[in-house]
Amino acid sequence: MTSTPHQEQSASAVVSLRRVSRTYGEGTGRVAALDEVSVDIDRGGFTAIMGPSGSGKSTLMNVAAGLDDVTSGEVMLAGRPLTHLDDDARTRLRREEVGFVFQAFNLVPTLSARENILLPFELAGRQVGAEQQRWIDHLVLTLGLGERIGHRPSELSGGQQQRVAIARALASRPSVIFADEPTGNLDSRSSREVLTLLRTAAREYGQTIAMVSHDPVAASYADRILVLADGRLVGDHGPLSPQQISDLLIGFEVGAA
Ligand SMILES: Nc1ncnc2c1ncn2[C@@H]1O[C@H](COP(=O)(O)OP(=O)(O)OP(=O)(O)O)[C@@H](O)[C@H]1O
Repeated sequence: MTSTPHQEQSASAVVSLRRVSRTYGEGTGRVAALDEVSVDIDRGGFTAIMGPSGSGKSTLMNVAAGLDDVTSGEVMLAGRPLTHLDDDARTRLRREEVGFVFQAFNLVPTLSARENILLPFELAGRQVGAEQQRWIDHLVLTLGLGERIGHRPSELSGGQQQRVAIARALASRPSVIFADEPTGNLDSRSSREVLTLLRTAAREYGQTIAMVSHDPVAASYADRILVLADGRLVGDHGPLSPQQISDLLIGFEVGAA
């Protein structure tokens, strides 16, 4: 793991940013959402991306996933130079290598839980093989969705909907899952369940997860905590308690106010 500019990409990196900047606007309205950020996200890690509002967390996630262009610098995703691919190639790479979990769950309301989980395969025009089906059955069981699998999102609780979204993200075993405030809409019990699931996915299945969060409790489930302030990477820590994370953030929150 490294956050040092100029260093070579580590062999186990799934996502690598090298001196990535992303600016919006022109002249006096110019905002550097990301300012020369270099970081590797290694295989099998559960990384929390934290920082005050406007510090660049969503921008980091969007450029790392190829949803947004960089202004300068390089992004490697699953060994491919994202910054050099055209839109079609980038979309394909994203479909093959990236899973997403959002605060708003983003499930298709007219589809059942099962159909939502299988949707990425359908969109990518991929068949679900026997081994994949066993994996999906295992996920559905482990995530406690067995009895709810034929239900539509509106018939599920928030926590159950987020578990469907996590099953959908895990189903194709993507190189990396980006989770954007995945517990933002959940009560504390459902949040704990979802965060435990994400941690288990990293520890037991070797699933790489990068999670944007404001919440020190959520970030305490991660094994690495990156801190952004004003578009720069200002902290790179191992696992910390919620209190330690709050203490860490206080200086930056005050600075950003
Ligand atoms: N499309 C855009 N056009 C102009 N400015 C933008 C755009 N997207 C982001 N910004 C600016 O870039 C900076 C970083 O935004 P970003 O959304 O990445 O921050 P964030 O840390 O995710 O914030 P939050 O925690 O509030 O979601 C902010 O100053 C924001 O106003």
